[in-house]
Amino acid sequence: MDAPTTATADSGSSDDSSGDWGWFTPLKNSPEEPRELREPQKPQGPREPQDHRRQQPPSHTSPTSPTYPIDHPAPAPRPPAPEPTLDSFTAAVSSATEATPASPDAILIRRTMAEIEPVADKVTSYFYALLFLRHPDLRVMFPAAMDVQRDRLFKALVTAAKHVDDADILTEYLSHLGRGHRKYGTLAGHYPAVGECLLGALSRHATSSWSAETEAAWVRAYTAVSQIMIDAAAEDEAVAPAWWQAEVVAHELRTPEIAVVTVRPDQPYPFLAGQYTTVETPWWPRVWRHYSFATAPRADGLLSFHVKAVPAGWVSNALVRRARPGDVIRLGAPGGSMTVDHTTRNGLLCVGGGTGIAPIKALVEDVAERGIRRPVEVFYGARSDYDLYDIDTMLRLEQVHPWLSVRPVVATGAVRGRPNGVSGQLPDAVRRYGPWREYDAYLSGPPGLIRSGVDALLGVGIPSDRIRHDSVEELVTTGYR
Ligand SMILES: NC(=O)C1=CN([C@@H]2O[C@H](COP(=O)(O)OP(=O)(O)OC[C@H]3O[C@@H](n4cnc5c(N)ncnc54)[C@H](O)[C@@H]3O)[C@@H](O)[C@H]2O)C=CC1
Repeated sequence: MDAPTTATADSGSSDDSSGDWGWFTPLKNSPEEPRELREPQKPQGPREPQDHRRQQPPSHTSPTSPTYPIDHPAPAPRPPAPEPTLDSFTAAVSSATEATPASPDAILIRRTMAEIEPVADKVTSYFYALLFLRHPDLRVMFPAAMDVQRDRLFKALVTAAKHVDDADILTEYLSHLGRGHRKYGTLAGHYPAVGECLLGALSRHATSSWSAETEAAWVRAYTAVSQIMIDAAAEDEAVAPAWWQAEVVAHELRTPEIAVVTVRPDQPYPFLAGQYTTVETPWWPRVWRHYSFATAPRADGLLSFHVKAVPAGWVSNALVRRARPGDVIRLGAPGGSMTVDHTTRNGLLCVGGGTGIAPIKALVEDVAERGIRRPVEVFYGARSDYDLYDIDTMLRLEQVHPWLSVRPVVATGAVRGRPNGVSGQLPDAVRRYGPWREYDAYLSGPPGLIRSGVDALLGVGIPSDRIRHDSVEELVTTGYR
């Protein structure tokens, strides 16, 4: 399940409501364990890579999903809306649930959650085994190896159901999720199947707290959740494709592990600087990974990504070592709210670590295009001088724009030939300079950097609502691999 990946350091609000649309068929009894589930199923290995250059829509395309040949009239571009994140959603919900009395359904649902939490892995495995056993036709919608997917789908479903009292945040979060599911070929008719298996897995493992009342509460919650997702997907279908095909037009190896990959989408791709997309390669069908756009939107419509091949990273290794001009990848919808706030004249303090510099570069270009002079201070961190693969581009931008300052920071050794280079950790470098009170902060890089970077930024006086960064939870889950 596709959780959004950008967060501010702040959280949202909440309200109370739930819905019951009555189409979800509750299980009358707790399901008996099918015989096939008594032995845990081994995940299948990845399938043989397929070449789908200039491909037909993939086989898991839903019958009603639109296909978009190159000459298809483009849907009206929809300005991407910042969306909530799992992080902010969870934070908001936690504070809200502390402040407001929980509804009877929420109490029952939380009881189930408390009981299954220590065995979450088992519940997840059981859920998928049940789903694929009862509905083998759905298996094709999921990746061959379920490692990442296993965590994401079940966590998101359960998180959403658990917090069903908090209508505003929930609706925004689930709407994003519903839109994101279009690229998997998810249809309204799939939701009851998933719901029944979800209840099957919960009732099987929450034996102490499960009752007819509990089941009814879960049915109401799941029905509300799925209806929001279905409605959002249906609305989105009118204005945007489920995915874009994009042809690789340039592939530049900056180091043996890092490539800048440039693609041409088959139709206009509206997004904002600082956002990310999801990418599927032809070699690993249904395995989607997040990458940020490395430029602001360009007049020629091309999109660039900075990809680092990481150990066991299927998508990243394919993009770095295998992709070549002419290959066609698929892109999901843009997401994320690490975008420039153009309503203020505050300066921008941008901290980018490793390939996390990609969206920072996009933000700089965005400020440049506005033509409004705002101080932009970039701290570009890498493990060593050798790893500063994009420093020349950043310094070229600095030469052109007098309001821009770029400071390379390396964790080990020194920065050769750059008088303003800093040795040490990025958060320490930020603390050393300033003052930063008049700045908005943008933070992008590995999860450890995000965590320590937020602490440093708060410490130098930037309030949490002016700190934007990719979601740590999502970075950890997907590893941007
Ligand atoms: N490719 C993309 O479009 C994007 C990638 N990312 C993420 O950026 C990361 C890039 O990975 P690499 O290039 O291998 O980065 P890396 O591991 O080489 O680290 C880059 C910088 O972050 C610092 N750093 C790392 N951990 C830290 C910690 N715990 N505290 C303080 N500083 C820390 C390092 O010292 C270095 O300066 C990945 O996690 C990726 O998910 C984030 C946004 C966009």
